[in-house]
Amino acid sequence: MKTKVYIDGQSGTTGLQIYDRIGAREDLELLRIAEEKRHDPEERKKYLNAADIVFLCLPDDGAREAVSMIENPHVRVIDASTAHRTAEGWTYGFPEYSPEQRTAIANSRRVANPGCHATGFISVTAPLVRMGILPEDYPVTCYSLTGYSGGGKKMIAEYEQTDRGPRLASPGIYGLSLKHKHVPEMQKMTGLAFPPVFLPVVDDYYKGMATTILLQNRLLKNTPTAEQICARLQEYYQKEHFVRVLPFGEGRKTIYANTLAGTNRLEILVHGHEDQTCVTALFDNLGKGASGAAVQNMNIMLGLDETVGLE
Ligand SMILES: NC(=O)C1=CN([C@@H]2O[C@H](COP(=O)(O)OP(=O)(O)OC[C@H]3O[C@@H](n4cnc5c(N)ncnc54)[C@H](OP(=O)(O)O)[C@@H]3O)[C@@H](O)[C@H]2O)C=CC1
Ligand SMILES: CC(=O)N[C@@H](CCC(=O)OP(=O)(O)O)C(=O)O
Repeated sequence: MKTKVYIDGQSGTTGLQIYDRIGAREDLELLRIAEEKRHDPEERKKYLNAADIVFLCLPDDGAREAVSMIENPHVRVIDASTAHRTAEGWTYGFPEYSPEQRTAIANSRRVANPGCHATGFISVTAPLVRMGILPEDYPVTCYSLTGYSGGGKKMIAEYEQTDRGPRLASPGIYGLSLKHKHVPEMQKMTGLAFPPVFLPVVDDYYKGMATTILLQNRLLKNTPTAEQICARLQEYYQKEHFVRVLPFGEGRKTIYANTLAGTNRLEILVHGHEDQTCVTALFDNLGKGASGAAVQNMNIMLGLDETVGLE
């Protein structure tokens, strides 16, 4: 029997990308709400309770409302929003975090898909803390570059309007309150004692992300070199399909943030020397940062090969 799947928010940026990735799959039956009824709570409730798997591709309030409408105990939910990422009873959907995390996702009825910036941050920082290289009280700082599709339909329209102002052609530093909505999940999943200082930057390209953490090696346990840090991260992710740590000194003079656009892959690049290290996670905000990760989580929840339908 086919698995019934419903995407709440099917016409949004994330919803459409999930549809692109699973629309042609023969093991799934997609339940499609009529376009004109996509905001109708009664109609949505019917679909939300008729599916085996529900993807929530909505703003946070919409996601919370959708969860409250689900009465069928068999429905399993993957929420792409920020609403439940640190909530009790939800499993954080980053399977590469640990084998236990992958098993927890496989058994969960409520999976919170990671935030795009948080995906890059956690992919680098969590292993370093877990391996004892990065002390929990290290004052971590991070900046993260994203394409404008990260802001959803509204931001896409702003960047793609014909009479836009000249400013949008240059990078925009935002999140200047230093309280970006991804900071709580970043801190929780890494176990850092203090929230990281996190600054996102949006620029004039559609999709792709590069999240960078800068480290002073003398403040790390046993003062490793950048090359040693690279080797430890390679070990950590050696069995992973989608996350790969490039060999040290693979020789990039410049990292372009859209390199992995269109894929579900995440590459970690380590640069630096004896005293300082720069670690960058490179991926697609719409791929491993959202829809690709959501489909990967669904595959895991269904007990399938997690790479099905993903590049
Ligand atoms: N874009 C990205 O890179 C990422 C996005 N996310 C998260 O995923 C979620 C979706 O984001 P994104 O796809 O970018 O957003 P969009 O604005 O592109 O799409 C949101 C969709 O939700 C629909 N919607 C809003 N409120 C309701 C409601 N109450 N009932 C039914 N439908 C509703 C909208 O309808 P309508 O079609 O009428 O506008 C729209 O289709 C957000 O929580 C976002 O933060 C997570 C990671 C990355
Ligand atoms: C460019 C831009 O605005 N990007 C969004 C991130 C999108 C995202 O990951 O949102 P969720 O937390 O809902 O997953 C932001 O920084 O708020």
